[in-house]
Amino acid sequence: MLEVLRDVLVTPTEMTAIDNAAAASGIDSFALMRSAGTAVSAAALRLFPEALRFVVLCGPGNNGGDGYVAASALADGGAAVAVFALGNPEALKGDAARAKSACPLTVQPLEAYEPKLGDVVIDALFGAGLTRDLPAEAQRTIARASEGHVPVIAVDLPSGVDGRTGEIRGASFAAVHTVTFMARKPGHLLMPGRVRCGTLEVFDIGIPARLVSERAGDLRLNTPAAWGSHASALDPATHKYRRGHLGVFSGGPRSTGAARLSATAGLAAGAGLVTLASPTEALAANASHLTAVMLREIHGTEDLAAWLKDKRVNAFVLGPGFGVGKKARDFALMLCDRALVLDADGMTSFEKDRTELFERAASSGGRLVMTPHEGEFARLFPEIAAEAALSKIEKAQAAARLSHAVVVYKGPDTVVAAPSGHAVVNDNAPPSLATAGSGDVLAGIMGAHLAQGMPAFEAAAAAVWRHGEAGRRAGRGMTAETLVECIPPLP
Ligand SMILES: NC(=O)C1=CN([C@@H]2O[C@H](COP(=O)(O)OP(=O)(O)OC[C@H]3O[C@@H](n4cnc5c(N)ncnc54)[C@H](OP(=O)(O)O)[C@@H]3O)[C@@H](O)[C@H]2O)[C@@H](O)CC1
Ligand SMILES: Nc1ncnc2c1ncn2[C@@H]1O[C@H](COP(=O)(O)OP(=O)(O)O)[C@@H](O)[C@H]1O
Ligand SMILES: [K+]
Repeated sequence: MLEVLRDVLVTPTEMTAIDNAAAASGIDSFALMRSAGTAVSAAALRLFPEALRFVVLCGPGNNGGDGYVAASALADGGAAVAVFALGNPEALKGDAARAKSACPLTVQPLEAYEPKLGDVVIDALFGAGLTRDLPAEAQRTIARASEGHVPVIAVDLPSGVDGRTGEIRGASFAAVHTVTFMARKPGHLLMPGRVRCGTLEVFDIGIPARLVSERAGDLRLNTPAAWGSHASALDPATHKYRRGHLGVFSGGPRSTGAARLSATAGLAAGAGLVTLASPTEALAANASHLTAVMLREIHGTEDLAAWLKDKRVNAFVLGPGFGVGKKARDFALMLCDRALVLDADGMTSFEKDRTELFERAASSGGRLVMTPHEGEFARLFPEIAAEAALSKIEKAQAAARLSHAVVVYKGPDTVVAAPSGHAVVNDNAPPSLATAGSGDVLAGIMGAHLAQGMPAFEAAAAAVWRHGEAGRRAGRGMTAETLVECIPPLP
């Protein structure tokens, strides 16, 4: 993979534009296909030297063309190879037709394929060109290969995975390895496509990086490259107020734990000071559990207005365990011209009346981050959630545009989107993060970044990444408490 394209994500439409630009610049498109198919054959031999037979399944487009190249290369190398085609191979066009005519092997119809022990399938049925559900014939072949437990290497994408959305179109192969070209596609990262890819190899087939970057949009993988320049090292002359003061709002006496998790995480993630703002009746419960986190009584809007005069308290987390209702709405509206992470109950409180929040976010110049999981997203953005054709990335981008906030659409494949359309997709979060209180920890880390002065998008993306790393360090038996102890330093 080209180093400069390591974090770039390219949609299938952008990839088509890149192919066209490569052809227009004089690059031989058949040479690209040869390079792609040869990379697949090399991966097959590297991963399965013990295979008794390579079975190459070729589709009606250029993905199939890559398959014919791979089949020829494997046969040239002395491997046993069988080729099966979907549709009439004589109807192939362009480079794929050329690849087929250069392939010395007999081509059988797809339905004739019977999996055998020792087979390794090379799936070249559909790649970036998949635009509708797989034909029934392809779905039946997938079922047979899966029943036969045949390992599959996918060309570009496992057939059936939509490269734009990661959704499964009818059925899909579950590959052990996928070889894609030049850059990752959203379907390699978004669920459920991600788990169907197996290990992912991004192979440089020779399109100049400039042609790729110029046509790639504003979509990246979430790595420190996306926000590292905002994560400055500690100045030896710093003091705690310079590291920011985070305020976290506690719920009532029976639901104080969530906010304490956010507060503790905020302190561990680098806020200089953290104050837990507690209603009167929860002060005792909170006081008995806090040490380094400070405690302040904030009962109603008057208390909050008085506290907000202290401009050193420069970021807030509102929502974890707070309770749904008018108090949450009033507090959020008072806070959204500052830096605010609005999580959990904080968002749900605006389910029936979000206009004022979004207008304030647009006009205040504050830094508002909202962190919905799937259920909260559907509550706050029902019309966007209902758009079945949109990918998770496109939904997060639409929600960010509508709300004028940075939207962190959580899950195994968390997407962080800014109102500008800029977005990152996260891939370092282990499934053990699906544990009670894990989202509260994430909100606290985000709050710490905002308190330290990071812009909202970078604060959110960096928090999602650190949360994922913390999850890896904490291991499978983690709880939200042990997760806090494992938050790594900012790189
Ligand atoms: N990027 C690059 O530079 C390079 C890319 N390369 C390779 O090219 C691949 C993309 O090729 P591709 O555009 O021909 O698309 P592909 O996935 O083969 O589909 C074929 C056609 O099938 C059709 N069709 C779609 N869905 C269908 C369905 N459900 N059931 C039935 N038919 C369906 C649809 O045509 P339609 O019927 O809509 O006219 C579609 O166009 C890419 O994945 C990579 O492997 C390499 O060669 C190296 C250079
Ligand atoms: N299967 C998964 N793989 C990786 N991360 C996950 C998975 N499920 C949830 N997460 C992450 O764990 C956190 C859970 O947050 P949330 O749903 O708000 O839970 P809670 O309210 O219990 O804290 C989110 O950051 C989410 O992205
Ligand atoms: K494929």
